[in-house]
Amino acid sequence: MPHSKPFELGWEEWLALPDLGLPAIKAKVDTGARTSALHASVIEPFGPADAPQVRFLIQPDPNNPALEVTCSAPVVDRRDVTSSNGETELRYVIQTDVEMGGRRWPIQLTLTNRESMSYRMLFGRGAIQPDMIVDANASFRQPKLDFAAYAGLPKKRPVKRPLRIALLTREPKNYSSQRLIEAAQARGHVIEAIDTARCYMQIGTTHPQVHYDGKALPRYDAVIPRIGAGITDYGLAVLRQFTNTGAFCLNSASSIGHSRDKLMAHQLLARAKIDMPVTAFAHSPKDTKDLISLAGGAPVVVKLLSSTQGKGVVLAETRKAAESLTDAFRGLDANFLVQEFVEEAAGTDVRAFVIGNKVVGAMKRQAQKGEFRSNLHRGGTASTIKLTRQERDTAREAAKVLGLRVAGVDLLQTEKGPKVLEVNSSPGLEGIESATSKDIAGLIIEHLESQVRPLARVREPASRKRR
Ligand SMILES: Nc1ncnc2c1ncn2[C@@H]1O[C@H](COP(=O)(O)OP(=O)(O)OP(=O)(O)O)[C@@H](O)[C@H]1O
Ligand SMILES: [Mg+2]
Ligand SMILES: [Mg+2]
Repeated sequence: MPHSKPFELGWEEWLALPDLGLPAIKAKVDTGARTSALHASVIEPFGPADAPQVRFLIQPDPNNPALEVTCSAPVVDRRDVTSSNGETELRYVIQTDVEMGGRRWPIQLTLTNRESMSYRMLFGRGAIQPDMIVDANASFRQPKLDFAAYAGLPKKRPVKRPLRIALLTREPKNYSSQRLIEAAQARGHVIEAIDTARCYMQIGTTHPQVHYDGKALPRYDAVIPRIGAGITDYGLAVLRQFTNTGAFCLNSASSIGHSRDKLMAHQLLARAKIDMPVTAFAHSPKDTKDLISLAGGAPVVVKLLSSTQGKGVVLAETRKAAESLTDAFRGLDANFLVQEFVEEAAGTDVRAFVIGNKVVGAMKRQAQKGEFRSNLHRGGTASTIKLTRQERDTAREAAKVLGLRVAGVDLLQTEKGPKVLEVNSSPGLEGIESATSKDIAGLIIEHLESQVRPLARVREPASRKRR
């Protein structure tokens, strides 16, 4: 056997646990303990019985309690562990890689929240490899690390850990929901469909929670909101409450609210100089004539502000028709806008699917014969399309102006470049995935992974607060 210099450990050493997102931990080497232990708090199991996970918080720097990292890992075992003070405790056991002195190898760790540990980790003999030697009289025989390594997170490298995700939807069985659930599970995450309308909550300054079916929901790492137009206001209140619990929301309540309010959305887009069809709004019925003129005169498109799937979108070909339509909507107390009819679009529009700051797919939708609305729900057909740079930039910019991380931007293609019709905050996946043959659901989950912060300050239950 070739002889090489032994790998020496002092009685204390710096190490990294990269898969947990912990670039620097100071550990005490303890050959008297078999298994290594990590000092964690708020240790919460989650996930299905056949693939259990555990999530916990670590304060890696004993002198800086504000530095708190959320970790999660698959549970490999639960084990009774007797600690040095003689107490036996049933602990979760996880397996993860350790990095020290240029070496990386898997070790098992138990999780414990004993208050008295001055080192965040005990490095037991089970983690010591056969060619390693412990020098009980020396400290740090391996290179030292620094807690400053936490300052660069998460930009340097996204932390991959199993996430606990809530899919906020009233339709868990529809295509989009099923695809998101599939994509999240395929990446090792735990995802639960939560019915928006069944969530209830108590608003208070401490302990924000969302209740469901008689119980408080657990703390989620992330929430994917799919809030239907019928429940926008309540859905956004639920989403704000999830935000208060510390969960990351893929689209924020305020950006969803802004995009749902067509008046607001058009004003924000206009301010950012994003082109759209000439659009006019009014409140009083006295101004109908002038309103139609402001939109450029007939033909005009009249849209209910709360429209989706093209249901409240009507083409008025003559001024007379536009006036009677406007008066009819007024009589119903409905909010609407009047818009220039972009005839050259000829019953087609473009849906650009934006994730993060990128257009990940686009489709052209063609209306049925005799119909100007190209919505798939109105019988339109879709095919994949390559966008021009200007169209891509417009779509990305529109999503950004509204603050949406995931958006379906609808554009009309014209001689003078793209005109934005609207920006959808819960865009459907079926049309775009079948038109483009792309795994859009997977891209959404990937983006979510990159956005969930590994560093989190989480309010703990009051009983654990003092330490
Ligand atoms: N100003 C316009 N000029 C020409 N066509 C238009 C105009 N506005 C809307 N359309 C057509 O009508 C369709 C529906 O309009 P819009 O997207 O504004 O309504 P919606 O009901 O919110 O639909 P969605 O389901 O996409 O949210 C568009 O996809 C487009 O094909
Ligand atoms: Mg819409
Ligand atoms: Mg539309």
